[in-house]
Parts: sequence; C-alpha cells; structure tokens
Amino acid sequence: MSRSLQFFTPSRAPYFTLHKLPSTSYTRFPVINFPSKKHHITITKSLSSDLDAASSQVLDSGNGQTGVLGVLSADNVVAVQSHVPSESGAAAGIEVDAVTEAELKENGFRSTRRTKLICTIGPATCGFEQLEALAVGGMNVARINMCHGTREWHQMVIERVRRLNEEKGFAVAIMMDTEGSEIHMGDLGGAASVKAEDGEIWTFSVRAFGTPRPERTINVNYDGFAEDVKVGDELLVDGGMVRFEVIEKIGPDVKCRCTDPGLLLPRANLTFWRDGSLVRERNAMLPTISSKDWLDIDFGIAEGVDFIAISFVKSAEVIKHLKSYIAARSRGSDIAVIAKIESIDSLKNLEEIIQASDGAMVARGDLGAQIPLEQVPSAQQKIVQLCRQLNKPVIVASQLLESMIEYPTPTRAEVADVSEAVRQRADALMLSGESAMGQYPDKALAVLRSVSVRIEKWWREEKRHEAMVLPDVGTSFADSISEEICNSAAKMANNLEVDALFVYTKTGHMASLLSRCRPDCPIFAFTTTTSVRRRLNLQWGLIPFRLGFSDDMESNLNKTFSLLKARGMIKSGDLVIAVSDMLQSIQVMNVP
Ligand SMILES: Nc1ncnc2c1ncn2[C@@H]1O[C@H](COP(=O)(O)OP(=O)(O)OP(=O)(O)O)[C@@H](O)[C@H]1O
Ligand SMILES: CC(=O)C(=O)O
Ligand SMILES: [K+]
Ligand SMILES: [Mg+2]
Repeated sequence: MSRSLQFFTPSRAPYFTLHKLPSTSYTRFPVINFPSKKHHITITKSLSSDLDAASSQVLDSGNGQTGVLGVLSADNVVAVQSHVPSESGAAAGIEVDAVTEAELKENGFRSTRRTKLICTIGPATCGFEQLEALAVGGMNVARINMCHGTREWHQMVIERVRRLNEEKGFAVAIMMDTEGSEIHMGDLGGAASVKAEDGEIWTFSVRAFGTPRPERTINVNYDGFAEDVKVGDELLVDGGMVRFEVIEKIGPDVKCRCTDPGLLLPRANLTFWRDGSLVRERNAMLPTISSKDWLDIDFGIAEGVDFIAISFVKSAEVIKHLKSYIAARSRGSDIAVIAKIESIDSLKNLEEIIQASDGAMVARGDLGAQIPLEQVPSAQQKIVQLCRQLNKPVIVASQLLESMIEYPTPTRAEVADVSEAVRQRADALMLSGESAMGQYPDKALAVLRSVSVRIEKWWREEKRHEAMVLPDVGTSFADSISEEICNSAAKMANNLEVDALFVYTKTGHMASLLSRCRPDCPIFAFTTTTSVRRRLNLQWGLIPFRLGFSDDMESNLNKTFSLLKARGMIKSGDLVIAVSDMLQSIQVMNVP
C-alpha cells in the first residue's frame, strides 16, 4: 500500500505527491511538477500528526535537483496533507480531488466551478504527464472514443488515468464512447487528414484498398453503400465539412465529385442526402450497438469504466438492454449508461430514451449532420432542460472550441457558445478534437474552466436564473421524501445564503437530487465508495468526497467538520445545511 502526501503551493497549479516506498523513505516526485525555486514549503504544525516518522527525514535530506523535499526552505507554507489512496481501508481519512481542494482554499467555496469538464483523450493527450496536466487543469472525466485507436491504446489510457487517481489523489472518471454502426469512412491508411479539393473526383468504396492507399480513394464501412446511394445524391462528410456529389456507380465503387472542399479526417461520419433530405435506406436498420461495440462494451466492463456512452441511440429499448447486460456482468459495480442524442430518431423518442438512461449527451457533431444546423441550438436547450427535469446529468459536446485545435485562443463566437451552455446549466462540457488531437489541449481546457467560473458567478450574482419546474421523479414514497428534502434544503440554502450543502449518500442519489436544484452554494457530497465518488464527478455543483461514515449523523458531522477544518477546507462559523439518505432530515448549523 502506498501512502502519499500532497503539498499545495500558493500558486495553485503545481502540486506534488511523495510516495513512500515499502522499505526506504520517500521517493522523488515527478520533475514536471517540481516547484520552481520560488515556492517554499513547510509542514504546518497542526498537520504534522498526519506525517509519520519517516517524513521528517525527508524534510531534512535530499536535494532539489532530484526532487527530494529537503532543500526547500521553510516559509510560505500553505498546507500539507496526507492522502491515502483509494480503497486502502483508510476509514478515518477523507478523500477529495487534489485540484478541487486547492481551488476551494484559494477561491473560497462559493466560487468553485460548478460545471464539469470532460476531455476526449487522443494522441495529443495520452501521455501520463499530459493526462496529469489535464487533471490539474480541471478535467473531471476522461473520454475514450472507440472509433479511434486500438484496444491496447485504450487500455493504456485507462491504466494511466487510474494510476493518476491512485498516486496523485484525483478522481477522474472514465467514459467509454462506442463507435456505433453508422456509416463512416476508413482510417485513411494512417494519415492524420487528407485534403479534398474542389472538382476532384474521389472513389468511395467498401473495397479494402491496398497500401499505400491509391490516391483519392476512401474506404466506407457500410456494405450496402453502393446499392443505397443514387447518382445525383449529395454525400456529406461530418455533416457538411466536405461535400461531394455522386456522379457514377461502378460495381462497389461510387465516384463522387467534390463540391465543397475541405479536410477529410479518419473515420469521419458519412451521410447522404437526396432532394434536401437525409436518405435512410437499409442503413436505418443498422443496429445501435454493433458486434464490435458489444466487444468494446465487454472490454469496458472488464476495465471497470465509469460511464459507457452509446452513439446514435434510436430508442429506449437499446439502453434498457445494455443496462441489463451490464448488471448481469459487472459484479455489483455500477457503470452508468449515457445516451448520445445525435440522430433524428433519438429526438423523436427523447423522453423515453433519457428516462431509461443514466444521463445524456447532446452530440452536436453528428446531430448537426442529421437535422438542419439552425435547429441544433433549440434541440440542445430542450435536451438540457428535459435532463434536468428527469434528474439525469447532461453533457454538451462538440465544436465548443473547435478553432483551438489549431489556434491558442478561441473565437469570440466559441466563447459565447460555451457561455450559453454554462448559462443553461448543463452538467458538463466536453472537448473532442481540441483535446484529442489539437495543438492546445491545456489552453482549451483553461478556457472552459475560466468561462464556466465567470458565467456561473455572473448569473448567480445577478440572480437571473429562470426558475424551472421540477416535476416529481420519485417512484416510491421514500424516494419522494428524499426529493422533497433536497428541494427544500436547496431552497433554504439559497434563502439563508449558506456556505455549503453537505449530503451523505451511499448511492449518490441524494447528491444528484440536490445537484438538480442547482443551488447557489456548492454541494459537498460524501460517499463511501470510490466508484460512486468518480461517478458524481460528472454532475453539476457536486464536490465528491470519499469518506467512511455511519448511520449516526451527529458523529458523521463532527468527523467531517474536524477533518475538513484540519485541512483548511472549512472554518468555524461557516453555515452549512446537511442532508443524508440514512436519516430523513435537514440540519442547519454553523461549523463549531
Ligand atoms: N484515440 C484516438 N486516436 C487517434 N485520433 C483520435 C483519437 N480519439 C480522437 N481522435 C481524433 O480526434 C478527433 C475528434 O474526436 P472525437 O472523439 O470527437 O471523434 P469523432 O470522430 O468526431 O467522432 P464522434 O462522433 O464519436 O465524436 C477525431 O476525428 C480524431 O481525428
Ligand atoms: C460527440 C459526438 O459523437 C458527436 O458530436 O457527434
Ligand atoms: K463515438
Ligand atoms: Mg457522434
């Protein structure tokens, strides 16, 4: 069992962890996070009881070059904390995200970020240090897209994220996104992109082309492609990023002329249109979850991912089927299923689909290829609202900061789009290409972070959030009680201007009910397992802590107060409202 200690410096971003090796004292920490000379670290007295005998040796020995703490002088200390990695039986301790803790201390907890951030991991961000930089930058969930990369690659990313959590005290959740069986291009023989110029003739075919891939050929994954398209159809790549017109069919080969030039990306989505409408022939019969997806899902279950996002969901049935499949296979661990809303069918069956899922994603990339672009914003608004009413977390995804794939600053329009999603109070925002293969993943994440914090604060201070009717979602009387308690507690929290809501929850349900109310103060969600803690990381306003607790609320509260006070996360006099799913009550109190 490794025990680690974390040190926070005044400048917030750099933090580091020391690992105790089984026999010797402490090992070096990664040079990438080593503080610059101007940071000084001290162990505060109140915390020194957290450190065992070996730690004082560390303080007295070593040299800065190798990253041993000893040479750092003893001024300007902010905090030192001990952190015991997950599931190591540290019932007495409390675990919270290292970055959140630093933020809480620096900004005071009323201004912590409420909107959660998801980063798609790709070649630009799969290294351990790159993942760590994203975690430090506020990534709550790492998404891996099964459209791209090999099984080994995905496994490596999952392993790295898990290691980051274990070693550095993060709680980054993992979301696996299925490929789905919609029509898409092949992988371009390994090229990152290819340019299609105006007027060029390209061949689209199910034929497996040799290597090197002949010029201007594109492999298509759908066997019925040549039969289903007609001469004169319009072929849209990624919903119109590049357009072709079908000019001739020769056996399995479909010849097309480029009418709107642009970059073709590996595995880009293909749709074809006839007389201004999307053509849905036999491809409409393709299964939502393909055989390959089922294998990927087995892989996700085996790896214990936290979320599985299902692409191109058409009906609630497929979600129900998947949920029972997971329940039968995943030994009690609870993988949440997210429905990606990105097709016409999913919009038709929206309410049923969301009801059956554990959350939804507004997948604007493909959605914008299936409905007219100008309908995407209203669809987004509707999905976000419905999810909140049905108490399901909702993610707004795709092209939030698309220009940052290439440029270090976003466009004003992109910032406005992000602001709108934050204003709608979606649970989470997602980066795709910006973090997977862009040049500025950390900067893109920083933009999401700063825009979220700024817009949340502005709307909160102006008190301009429109009230939303929250229909009853409880299916039993006990559920209804929990729901009423949460609604009332959130209302009281706003009226009394409390500093934080505390919720003690085993399954996370009470925490989500509070999050649904979007209260003005942050919600400290205490839960006993690391998997629930990671899952809560997707939901608006929740700061998930792992904490062992009992049925005795009095003792839970005392324990929490003293642990949080010792770590400087709350102070005497702070006003708190506490609810729990063990005891149906609302407690209002000042921290003693
Ligand atoms: N694992 C990966 N390996 C290589 N490239 C990747 C990987 N993941 C993402 N990318 C790149 O990042 C781009 C954006 O990622 P994103 O996950 O949004 O995929 P997408 O192909 O647009 O599909 P989807 O509709 O499922 O989001 C991809 O087009 C691809 O070029
Ligand atoms: C995220 C995704 O799948 C889309 O926008 O299409
Ligand atoms: K996908
Ligand atoms: Mg998609």
